[in-house]
Amino acid sequence: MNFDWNYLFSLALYPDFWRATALVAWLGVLTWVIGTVLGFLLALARQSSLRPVRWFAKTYIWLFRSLPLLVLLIFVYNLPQFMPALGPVLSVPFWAGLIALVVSETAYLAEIHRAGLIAVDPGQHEAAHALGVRPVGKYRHIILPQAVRVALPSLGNEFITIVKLTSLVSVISLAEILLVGQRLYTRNFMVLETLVAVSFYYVLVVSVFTFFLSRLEGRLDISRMTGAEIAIPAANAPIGATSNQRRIGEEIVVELAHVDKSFGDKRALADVSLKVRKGEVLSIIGPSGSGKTTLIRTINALQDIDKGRITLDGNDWITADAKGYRMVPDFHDRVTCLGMVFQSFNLFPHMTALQNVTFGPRYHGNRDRQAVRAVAMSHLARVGLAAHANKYPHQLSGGQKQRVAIARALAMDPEIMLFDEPTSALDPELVGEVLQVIEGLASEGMTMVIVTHEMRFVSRISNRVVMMENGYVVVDMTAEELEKSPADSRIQKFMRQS
Ligand SMILES: Nc1ncnc2c1ncn2[C@@H]1O[C@H](COP(=O)(O)OP(=O)(O)OP(=O)(O)O)[C@@H](O)[C@H]1O
Repeated sequence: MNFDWNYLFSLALYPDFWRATALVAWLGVLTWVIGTVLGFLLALARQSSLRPVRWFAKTYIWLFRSLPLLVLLIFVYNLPQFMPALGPVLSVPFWAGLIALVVSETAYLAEIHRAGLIAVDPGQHEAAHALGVRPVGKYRHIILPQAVRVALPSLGNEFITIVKLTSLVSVISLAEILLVGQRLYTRNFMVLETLVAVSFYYVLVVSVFTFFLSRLEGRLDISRMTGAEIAIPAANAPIGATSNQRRIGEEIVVELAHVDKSFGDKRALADVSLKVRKGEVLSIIGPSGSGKTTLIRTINALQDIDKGRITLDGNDWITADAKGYRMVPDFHDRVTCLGMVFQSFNLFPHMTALQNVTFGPRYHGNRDRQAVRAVAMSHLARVGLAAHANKYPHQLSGGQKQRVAIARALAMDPEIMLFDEPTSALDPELVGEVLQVIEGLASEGMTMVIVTHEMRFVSRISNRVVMMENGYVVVDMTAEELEKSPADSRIQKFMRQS
């Protein structure tokens, strides 16, 4: 028996195949889009802190990944036998097929999204928190764009799987590509020729969508973003003065009272009490693991506490007692007065330097785009990066990234800046440029708390130094007291050794 090429080529124009191809494409796209949205919600539910929500998501994923699609299809199609009210919808093969596919695929797509969500650096959540971004805004502007980029290749792959799975919908009589082919070869027995045509139409659908998805992937690829086309907006004059404006007032900006925090058996903070006055530059030093980072992170609630009280401008801010851990209700609005700079920068990788700096003010309701951009440019100029405003973080050096992070915190017009080991992740040659910016801020009178291992910098810039050991504040002295302290004192010895 010869392979009938003429018959095969005639199938390229067979209208039923084209109708079935459109149907498969439509069913595939609808399943993928609905499943992608529901899958994302399910992935979020899987990570929820609420146990019943987490349990529901886990059970759903377990159940519908275990069930064969064929079983589900037949089940959904026959559901009207028990629920006649569903008849008008479920007795239509397209809708029954769509529902079964969505129910099944949502479970797989949720796991793909979960992988995307897990891949987003935890520092991104922390940076959002420090900028006072609420959960919905955080997921919308920061986490989702990054998670989708990671998940997109797998999401695209799942689309191909869905297209192929649509062939199963033929069991409930949907006239999709395979069923059209089956109807043909059961009449003319040209099985191979018909199946080659069937394959062609599936490959066509998959190829068209693969093309569009790979274009989308390319557009979302952060490493390919250059931002070169965006015009650099005009800057206001650099903010900040160069003269020494440091004045230490009596006003207490932040106060920690009897703060305790343990991680299991490890007491990271032990009855810590501390006051930061307006205009003061307070450096926190101490050996590794002494509790410095934990301490600074408690101030803006990046770290909860077991016991104690933290006040901001003399008002309640954070409290932990027998009733539990509590932040003030308007925490997200007020946390912006605490500018936070992280050891690992935590810039938003999908935003340019300028967008990183404008994000906070725009999120918090400043609608004057031009004014926000101009102020942001001034902050970038202040840290010496106006010329790099349109670069993405991956195009910047470590020192430049950290300076953008400083500009981002400054854009919220903070009352106090918190620096958590701002130079620890930098190559030695890049440390100086960041310290210079911090020194500039100090000379402008900015209130700052700095956790650092840079002892020469501590001596130069601080007007108070706190030393920690095993969670305890063991030394708390002014710069003058430090200067006069004996060479064999605990702090002097530590500073010499570090
Ligand atoms: N999330 C956590 N889970 C468990 N233990 C933690 C956690 N965070 C901190 N610790 C522990 O608490 C102690 C204090 O840690 P912290 O990071 O505050 O120290 P540090 O003085 O900042 O150290 P380094 O200078 O090395 O950064 C350490 O023993 C650390 O292992």
